[in-house]
Amino acid sequence: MTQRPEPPVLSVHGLSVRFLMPGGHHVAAVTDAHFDVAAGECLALIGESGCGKSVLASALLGLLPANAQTAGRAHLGGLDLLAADERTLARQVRGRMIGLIPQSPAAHLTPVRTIRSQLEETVGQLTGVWGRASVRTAGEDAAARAAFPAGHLDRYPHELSGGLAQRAATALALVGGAPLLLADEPTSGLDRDLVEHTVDELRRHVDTPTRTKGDTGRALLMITHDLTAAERIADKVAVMYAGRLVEVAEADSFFGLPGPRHPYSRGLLGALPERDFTPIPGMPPELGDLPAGCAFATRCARVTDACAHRPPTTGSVACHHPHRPEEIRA
Ligand SMILES: Nc1ncnc2c1ncn2[C@@H]1O[C@H](COP(=O)(O)OP(=O)(O)OP(=O)(O)O)[C@@H](O)[C@H]1O
Ligand code: NI
Repeated sequence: MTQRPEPPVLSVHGLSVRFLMPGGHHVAAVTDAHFDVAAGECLALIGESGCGKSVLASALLGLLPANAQTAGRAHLGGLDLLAADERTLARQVRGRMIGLIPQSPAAHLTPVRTIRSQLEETVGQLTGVWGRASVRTAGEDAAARAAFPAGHLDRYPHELSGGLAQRAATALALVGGAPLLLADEPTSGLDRDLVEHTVDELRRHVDTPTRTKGDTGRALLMITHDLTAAERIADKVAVMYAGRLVEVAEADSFFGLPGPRHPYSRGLLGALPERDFTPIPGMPPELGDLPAGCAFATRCARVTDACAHRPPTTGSVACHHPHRPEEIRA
């Protein structure tokens, strides 16, 4: 008997986001993104600052500002997140179907409430746990998983360092056991050992089966600048450049051999201190003024005439002349 493959937890098809600006201009923040995240899988989304990673995350959560327009589909548990109305997103999606670790956690914590009270409220809203003592314990357990010190639970957000606010936000995101965890820079501001603790805890979340019967399992979409953290936990890597996913690859072959195939991805890895320590020359283009052809062409050592045309983003590498595995091995 052949087994039917499990559907992915998250399936993104042709997702585009643009911001309408005064004077009829627009900023193409995300263009035609295609990717899946399967149950038990962690996808790391990487790319230079300003390339559209957080905008993609906001689109999935329905948290884009009013001047944004979206196109495409993003399926999660039978729901198209891009077509869902605000009521559905607020009641069913945010917190329950998607646990968010936001990029600026301090801004997402409620300023007038202690971390304990925010955790306990979330336990009450998102889990079946009830009764004062049990809720208190569940809140403390969530804090411990995110390495948030118990002695700081009765503090207010403004009394926390950036790293502690980060851990509080992680604890809050873990409480509901959501099928998709969306973590936007979950390790920024943390020391290396806490980085490892945090990503290992995120990994554990993904590896733990969901409680609900018939559920598809859990997945993690982690946006990060920390390629060492990505290498530690990711199964797949998606590389974004100027609003486009230019490469989606298995993490093993991306970080190991044969290595990335897109020249930009190779540049990102090559810029690491522990690798070549060679920065990619030049700057990414403005998303409000993208060239007609490949947006990386002006920075690319392999540029040819073909690059005057934009390579399609539907395959695994959006490049006219990607590195071939046999060429890399040689
Ligand atoms: N409301 C908005 N109106 C116009 N442009 C916007 C708006 N919000 C974001 N942008 C633009 O979208 C682009 C992508 O921003 P985004 O925050 O997604 O980048 P990022 O990849 O997450 O960067 P970082 O790694 O620094 O967090 C930026 O160029 C930004 O200026
Ligand atoms: Ni961001």
